[in-house]
Amino acid sequence: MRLSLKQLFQQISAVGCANGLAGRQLGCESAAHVLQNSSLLKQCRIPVKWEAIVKEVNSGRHLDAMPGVRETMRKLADQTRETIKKEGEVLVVAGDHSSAIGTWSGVSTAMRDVGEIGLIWIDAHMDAHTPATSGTGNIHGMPVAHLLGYGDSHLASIGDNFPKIRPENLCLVGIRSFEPAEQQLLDYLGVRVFFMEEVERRGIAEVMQEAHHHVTRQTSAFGMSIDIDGFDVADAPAVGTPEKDGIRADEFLQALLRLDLRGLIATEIVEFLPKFDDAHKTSEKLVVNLIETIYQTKFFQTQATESILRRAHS
Ligand SMILES: NC(=[NH2+])NCCC[C@H](N)C(=O)O
Repeated sequence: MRLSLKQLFQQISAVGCANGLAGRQLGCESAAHVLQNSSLLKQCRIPVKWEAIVKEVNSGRHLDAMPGVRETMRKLADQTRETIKKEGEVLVVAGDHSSAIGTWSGVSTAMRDVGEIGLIWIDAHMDAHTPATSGTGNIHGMPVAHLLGYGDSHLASIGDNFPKIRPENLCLVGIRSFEPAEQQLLDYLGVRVFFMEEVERRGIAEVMQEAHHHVTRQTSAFGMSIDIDGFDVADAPAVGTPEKDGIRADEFLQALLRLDLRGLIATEIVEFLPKFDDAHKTSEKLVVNLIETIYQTKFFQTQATESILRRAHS
């Protein structure tokens, strides 16, 4: 049997972002470096090739972080766009969730000529504030609004002036903490939100199938933005804004095995705050498990599809 180069050197290209100033607690800026040096990640069955680690620009905290966040997100968008153009896919390991503005601006503008992208947003929070509605001023609570084209005009126009995600191509999963203004915006735009109550009632596997259908039905590729505070605190203790009764990690990992990941163009994993991890490195293990499960599944599905097609045409 002949293997293509891509099959022999199966690996995932990663971009790190060492950002944390837009979060409630400092510390997740070290997540990308911790993962880069993680012996658990080095043992991962899918080798991770680090393309770059974006450093954050510091202009202060809360709303004073804005000028710095704009700069950092422009750099992150450039890196993710370049990696998509070169490798066709990217894994982003970032700190606080303001990273999503950079990540998905990069992915979306890389794909501008091809088509719209869909996004599954795994999170305890809606992250749909604008600077005008946020009570805390923490920009990690605002990426969804900016990707939809609202809020700070600089953040909303990174890469180009179009919204990076259309409301009909976005799904939020695991939500259990939000303020009224966030819900009003998402309701108004018709964004599909799977609250934690629905996840509990239907099971995460069924919810993920529906979310997948929703974000792929009219797009050319889809991504996943995974905030590890979406998971239960028992499975992801190392986060800055924990909310109880989250998604069970083992059920989520099982659900991933049954999703069609062939169209997955990018994954972003955020809000891991290493200094809060326990002695067993429970949260770090979760991040590694997510990477391994997602990319083993994706590569298996892609290869199997290729060999079926090759046989059919030989
Ligand atoms: N990415 C996060 N952890 N977001 C939490 C946001 C919490 C709260 N809604 C706020 O705006 O401050």
